Amino acid sequence: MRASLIQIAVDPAESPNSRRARVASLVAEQRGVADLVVLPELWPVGAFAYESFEAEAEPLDGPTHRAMAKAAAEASVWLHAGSVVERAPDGALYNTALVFSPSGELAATYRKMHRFGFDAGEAVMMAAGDALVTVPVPDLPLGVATCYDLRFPEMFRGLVDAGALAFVVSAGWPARRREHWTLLARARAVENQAYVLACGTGGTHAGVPQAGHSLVVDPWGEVLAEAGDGEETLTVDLDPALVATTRDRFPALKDRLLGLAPPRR
Ligand SMILES: NC(=O)CCC(=O)C(=O)O
Repeated sequence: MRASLIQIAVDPAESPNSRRARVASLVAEQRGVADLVVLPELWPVGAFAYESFEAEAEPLDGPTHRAMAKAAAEASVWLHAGSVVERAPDGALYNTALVFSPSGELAATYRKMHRFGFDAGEAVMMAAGDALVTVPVPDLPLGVATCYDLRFPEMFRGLVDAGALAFVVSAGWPARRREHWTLLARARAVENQAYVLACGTGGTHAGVPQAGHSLVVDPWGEVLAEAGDGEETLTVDLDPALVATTRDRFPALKDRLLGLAPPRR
């Protein structure tokens, strides 16, 4: 199984429509290269561009869905298309991740549970999701998480209990907390003995320099690849059997005292 993480630089001078077209081409280029492609959080608008959230909100079947469904089918890949500002039928906004199958069907959606910003921004503008989501990618079931979720280990343990062998974390993480990003990605991999595919944004938008440094971590905590600050694609080979091997050889998950659902091996 080969995965590509496309770290998008969100340039405010580029319109969301132009960016959708450009990102669709980048995804389509992955045909024959990757089996799974991952994009960052809120790349059409920018995770910190709060003032644009209302104007750029879209229904689930909106322009990002249409462009990414087509791109997934053209590339014949599983596509975690990052997230969009979803306008729900009741008018509420959600930070919603979209995952497409290689035929371009919407395979899963995940509404971000932990909203960032404390008493401002996303935390007050958006409603919270209330359900963990896994995607039955053959051989490598994925647990889906978005950005700030990375700080909440109990969520990842829940995804392990639901069968995840890899976590896909799409993010718009700021540069000033870059060390937290890489440290937490490795921690989630080590404590759950699972792959972590963490795809962030590069560049600067809304005055917030982005961390970049998307990374792929294996179930032992080794960083297999890490991007720089700008736009970049990381392509990494993953071995789903390594999750079972790691869990068998160092069976720490068996020694859990709280939350006793047995992990999948
Ligand atoms: N978009 C986000 O969720 C940002 C999270 C963040 O900046 C942090 O956890 O630190």
